[in-house]
Amino acid sequence: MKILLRGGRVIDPSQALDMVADVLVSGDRIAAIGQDLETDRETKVIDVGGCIVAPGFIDMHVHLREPGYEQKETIATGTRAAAAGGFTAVACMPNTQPVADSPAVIAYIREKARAIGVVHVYPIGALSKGSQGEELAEIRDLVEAGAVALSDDGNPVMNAEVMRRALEYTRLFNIPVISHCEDLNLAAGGVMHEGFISTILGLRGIPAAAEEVMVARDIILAELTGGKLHLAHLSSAGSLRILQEAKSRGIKVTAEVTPHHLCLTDEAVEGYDTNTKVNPPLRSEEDRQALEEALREGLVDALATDHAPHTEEDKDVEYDVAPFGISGLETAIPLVVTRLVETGRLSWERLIEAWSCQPASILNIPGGTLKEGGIADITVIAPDWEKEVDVNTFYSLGKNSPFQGLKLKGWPLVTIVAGRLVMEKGQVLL
Ligand SMILES: NC(=O)N[C@@H](CC(=O)O)C(=O)O
Ligand SMILES: [Zn+2]
Repeated sequence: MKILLRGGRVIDPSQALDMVADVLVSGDRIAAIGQDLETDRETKVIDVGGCIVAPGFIDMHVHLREPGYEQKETIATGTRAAAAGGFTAVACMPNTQPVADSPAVIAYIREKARAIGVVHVYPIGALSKGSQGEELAEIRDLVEAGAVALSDDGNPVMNAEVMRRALEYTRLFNIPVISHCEDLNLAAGGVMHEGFISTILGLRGIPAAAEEVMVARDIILAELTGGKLHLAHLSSAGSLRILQEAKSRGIKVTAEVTPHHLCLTDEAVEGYDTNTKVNPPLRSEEDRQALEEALREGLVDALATDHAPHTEEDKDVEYDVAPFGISGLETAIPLVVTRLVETGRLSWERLIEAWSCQPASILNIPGGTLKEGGIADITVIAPDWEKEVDVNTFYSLGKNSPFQGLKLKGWPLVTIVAGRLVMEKGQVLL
């Protein structure tokens, strides 16, 4: 099977490439990039004139929910949502039931993904047993089973000594520890950003400091141990100041930001829509602008959705008791393209670097490049394709999006995974 993507703007930051060209895929590989490439009768030709052709987007922070919460999402539905959203690979968080703290759960996810998934799936192992934050998981076994990183995401690691040992021990395997930075005592059961709006709404607030003190702590521990630290879903300007200082001193730390923290603020909570309830919470406009600038300048390395699907029953309750999370995979790319790229606040090159090259490099997984001879994982985006978000068309079981009805541009047009056409014009083909 051959596929020719004809006449797109090919942008590959890994090779400093930005030109109008054809991309030829043969088998599971990138066969050639060039002008007016020849085709034969078996070649499927897709006209991508006016579109952006990029190395496959990798979402390094996704909750697939399987095993255990199959009513929220499964590996089958979550990987289809990823393909529909323009992603060729996802890394999935271990807060399943059972928690992915054993080689058996990691193996289960990998096997299921291989059998019925439509994008590459890289499991992240739990850092501590049951993600309880007390006792380290069997890290070597998890890595041998295929875990690409360790995290207790969903829960912070409150015990600093446990975090220290995780950062120390993972050095042996050269994998990152992904930290969900939240001091639970400071968060104190809050449900939204602590500020003027939480006071008006009468909702308990989570101060930005709940994140910032843990960012500082983990950076100090990364410096102490020399371990690789990755900070998940940063939400506050204060976290970025600490990150800036750490990077300027050469500490091994990377960070990600989500589309919802870049596109919304705590004002979105005003209608008490539980789809705006997310952890960390949507913060102030000042924080939002700082995140945008940090992404643009590369202080924040990567974009990630933190795709956190929940059922309608889960979310159809009072704001106080609703679970945290936004179903993000199927709106992520057009949100960032519409709000940041089309408005000239983020370059295509930086977008692709942050959502393809950097996740591949941070997790040390294949992808993030269109080099000839490499695996053909490709994302094509149509900058001028405009349509409204409709959660009813989501492949994800999680319809929990605060962006329902929003008109966006820049939808993903084609997703190719290891040479297989898995999505075209929004339709998943497998
Ligand atoms: N982000 C969220 O609001 N929720 C995530 C957990 C997490 O990433 O912290 C979830 O698993 O639902
Ligand atoms: Zn988290």
